[in-house]
Amino acid sequence: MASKTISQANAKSQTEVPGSTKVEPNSSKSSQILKPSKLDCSTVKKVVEINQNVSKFAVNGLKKDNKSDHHQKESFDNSTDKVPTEVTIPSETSVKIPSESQKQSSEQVDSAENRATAGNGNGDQAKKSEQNGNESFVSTKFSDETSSATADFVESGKSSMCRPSTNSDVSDESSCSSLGSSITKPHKSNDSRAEAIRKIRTKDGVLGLSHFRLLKKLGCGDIGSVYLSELSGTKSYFAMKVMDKGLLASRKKLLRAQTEREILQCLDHPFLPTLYTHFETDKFSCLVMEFCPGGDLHTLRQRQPGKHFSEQAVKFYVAEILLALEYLHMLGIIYRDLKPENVLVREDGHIMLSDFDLSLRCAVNPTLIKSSNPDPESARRNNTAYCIQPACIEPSCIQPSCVAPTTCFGPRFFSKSKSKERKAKSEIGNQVNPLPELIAEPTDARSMSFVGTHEYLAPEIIKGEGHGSAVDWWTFGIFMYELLFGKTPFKGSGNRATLFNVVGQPLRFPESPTVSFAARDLIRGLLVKEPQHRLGYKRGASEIKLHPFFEGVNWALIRCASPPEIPKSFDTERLTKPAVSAREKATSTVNQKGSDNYLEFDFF
Ligand SMILES: Nc1ncnc2c1ncn2[C@@H]1O[C@H](COP(=O)(O)OP(=O)(O)OP(=O)(O)O)[C@@H](O)[C@H]1O
Repeated sequence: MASKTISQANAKSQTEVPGSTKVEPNSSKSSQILKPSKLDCSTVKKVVEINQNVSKFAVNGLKKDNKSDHHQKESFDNSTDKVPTEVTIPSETSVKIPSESQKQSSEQVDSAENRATAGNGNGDQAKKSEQNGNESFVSTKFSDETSSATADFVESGKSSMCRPSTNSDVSDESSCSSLGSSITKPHKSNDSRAEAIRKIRTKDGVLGLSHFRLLKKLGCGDIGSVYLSELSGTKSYFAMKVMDKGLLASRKKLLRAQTEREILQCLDHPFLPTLYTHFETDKFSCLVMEFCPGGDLHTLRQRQPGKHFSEQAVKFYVAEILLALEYLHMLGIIYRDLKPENVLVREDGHIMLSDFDLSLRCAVNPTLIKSSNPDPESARRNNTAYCIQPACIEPSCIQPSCVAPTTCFGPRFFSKSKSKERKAKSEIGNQVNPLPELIAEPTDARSMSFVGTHEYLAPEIIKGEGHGSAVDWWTFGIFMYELLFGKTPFKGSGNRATLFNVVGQPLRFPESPTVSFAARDLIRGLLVKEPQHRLGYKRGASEIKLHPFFEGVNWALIRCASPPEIPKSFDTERLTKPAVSAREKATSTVNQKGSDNYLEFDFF
């Protein structure tokens, strides 16, 4: 059974679905027009860097939830519905836009289901065409991560994979962006792969497909194929996503490809992909990214005893995902497609969240929640300084990090004389007191698009009520549930039943495996059907980090923590041996002809 990627503008509906909790109409949610971002990428990066340097150990009291556990054993289905099937180009179908007058739950889910399966509807295209003016693709011969190609793009829905994402998205999302500007990736400046690319570029002037050897097809997505590639003669390996520009244009997916590229260009975070370079040929658009040899978390989960991870492992993976989502939110990106299939495992066992073509870009408007300065005039004067602070810089977040027994902080705060210690304490006090509490995540952003993966779709997306960054906290809850229990909580016998369950069925936990109260409590907080009552709705990731499930997590140093599993070393040598001469022959033959259509050969 395959769920589909949906993409379409939703009409606002306030119909109550039987079995679900009624959601009060919220005027701010209906169709907020996103304003241009007030922060550019580099500013937000500073915010994130500051944030990453702040350990947060504070644990507030356990969030009380009066709901009792409903232990109900559900059938355990690890069947083939997630195994990717061959990619097919979906035919264009018309999109059914739900009527304002819908009154029945079945109609609501019907509508959602239709939207889910419509995928590439003409409605999308019409709207996209309207938005974009024309559909021509302006080919740029070469660009790298510090520049972006100019092009007019149109997109449409995605389909074709088992449990694929749903996308019926349109216009409201890319109206503003903080991602267009060129940025550098300071965390990658010493990366040997970046260095190898720099060398070739210095030597040859440009970098293109001919500089790479495609060794193995790693997988196939809706908008392109991903190949393990070597920058010839350098032993530097990359994952290269190759997209056929003609196909993208004919399937109206240029906008999605552009969105993904622009987002990748902006990222510089340990748990997000590094885009080393990007170039185009006449026929292909290529993204050269970091290669993750460990496969994806879905595959890894299938290999676990009982097909679920231990709670310790889950804590590790979800903590890293939480940091990745927090970073994305601070950049004004709502991810929208979290699922184990999109979480790849790096060589060192840490994770990398991939696949950004369904992401929503929106305004980042840091909001001062609580000023530390009672004088409003002074607060106003200092406002610019406040704006570069990330969410939840509170005394309780900072203080405990100073007493954490880490090698970073230990000597500084524990090895001093009493007077120095006092001075250190007063310095800490000075750091803490002036800091206001503010939120930089786009908690107010709203999109009316219908995107995601059926089992992971948030109720507000299904109901077409408009959604914001809280959808990522819903999917985060489903993700955590699936890693712990080996299945998602609302899966039905088909996509339609799944959508019904998401909207109307209460959350239940299986009797086994046994998981802690804290884990279940966190999931309950995240899987609240009304987004405004969901954990993370008000203060983003910082609110979730404080949950007792994460007690003891050293957020700032998690990248140094030992992962639950380290992938076997990837034998790239083997890949470059016997069969490669034929591949090389084919490649070089075609390259000599000055064409890049060698990718049409079935090498693998
Ligand atoms: N950096 C990477 N390292 C290793 N494998 C990768 C990498 N990026 C992608 N892959 C593999 O290639 C496959 C296709 O990836 P891609 O991002 O194109 O599509 P997708 O994740 O299936 O989703 P979509 O259809 O939304 O684009 C993935 O399923 C994954 O197995």
